Amino acid sequence: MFRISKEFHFSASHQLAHLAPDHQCARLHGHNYIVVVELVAAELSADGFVRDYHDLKPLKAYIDDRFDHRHLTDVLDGHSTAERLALHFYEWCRARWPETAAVKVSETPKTWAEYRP
Ligand SMILES: Nc1nc2c(c(=O)[nH]1)N=C([C@H](O)[C@H](O)COP(=O)(O)OP(=O)(O)OP(=O)(O)O)CN2
Ligand SMILES: [Zn+2]
Repeated sequence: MFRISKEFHFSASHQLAHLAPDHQCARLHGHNYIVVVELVAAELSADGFVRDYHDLKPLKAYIDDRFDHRHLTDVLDGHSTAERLALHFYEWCRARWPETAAVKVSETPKTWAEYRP
């Protein structure tokens, strides 16, 4: 199998208000998010690609328009956890690019959440 990935960045605020009041993430705070989309294929296109990285530009536009410098609590239905962001971006990508295999999201330099069906 061939496997490619591309990374996207955005900054946003959120608040996990459902957590206990003494949990730090129950307070309004922000992250510099990283989204990594992974695509797989058993065979390459005539161009030698799983998919041209250039084809993924609509995801950058979507992130810039809907997520960058937004309050994620208002953007996502439900809790704006990294896991739920990974699922959201997976479903968005998979609807456009059937080679989508997984999406992972980082909120901090030490944390990653991945959705891979
Ligand atoms: N499984 C998850 N756990 C947590 C999430 C999440 O999305 N999924 N989110 C948060 C917070 O929003 C935020 O990411 C804080 O993470 P945490 O690593 O606890 O915070 P720090 O960077 O301050 O951690 P240090 O260990 O002090 O460096 C919380 N949990
Ligand atoms: Zn957070």
